[in-house]
Amino acid sequence: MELSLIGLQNAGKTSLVNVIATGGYSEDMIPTVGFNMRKVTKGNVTIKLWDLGGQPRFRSMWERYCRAVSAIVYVVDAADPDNLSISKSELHDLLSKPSLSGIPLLVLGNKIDKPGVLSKEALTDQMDLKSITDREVCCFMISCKNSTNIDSVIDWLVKHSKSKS
Ligand SMILES: Nc1nc2c(ncn2[C@@H]2O[C@H](COP(=O)(O)OP(=O)(O)OP(=O)(O)O)[C@@H](O)[C@H]2O)c(=O)[nH]1
Ligand SMILES: [Mg+2]
Repeated sequence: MELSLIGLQNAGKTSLVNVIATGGYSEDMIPTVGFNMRKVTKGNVTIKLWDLGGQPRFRSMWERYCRAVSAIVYVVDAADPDNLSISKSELHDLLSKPSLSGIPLLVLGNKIDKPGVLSKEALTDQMDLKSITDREVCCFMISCKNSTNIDSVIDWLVKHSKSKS
């Protein structure tokens, strides 16, 4: 299966790929320029992950890398309230593209190890996830740093690899 990781810069997309692939976590990460592709095998499923850059200049590529995927994973820094409204509008912009209609969406509130992090309810609310009714939407709160809920993410991904090859 193929899936794309989307979200603003600094959300933790590349960190998530690393945690899923090797379990490794690092504080000093280099912002992704363009995109990276990584293949990860979990059980008997091989997942091709498109890890996209989140800086403004890369956001116009997001749609192109989401067209053929089985699921879109949207990562949000849940400890950075200042960027939530941009994150929300970028997400809803992306989902409005006709080419992406119906593709399941997994929203991940990352960095729950930090103080002052949003609750899942608050994130759902502020990202206006309830308004998305044309596809399956799921949300988990995670920490790449502490590997919190990474198992749930992998389970969700493996489950969705079976619905579409
Ligand atoms: N405290 C904490 N920091 C995290 C967590 N996940 C990622 N980070 C940090 O957030 C910063 C950005 O992480 P990246 O994985 O590079 O973010 P990105 O979304 O790939 O960013 P772009 O490639 O620029 O789009 C790094 O300093 C990470 O160490 C987490 O769960 N907790
Ligand atoms: Mg990155």
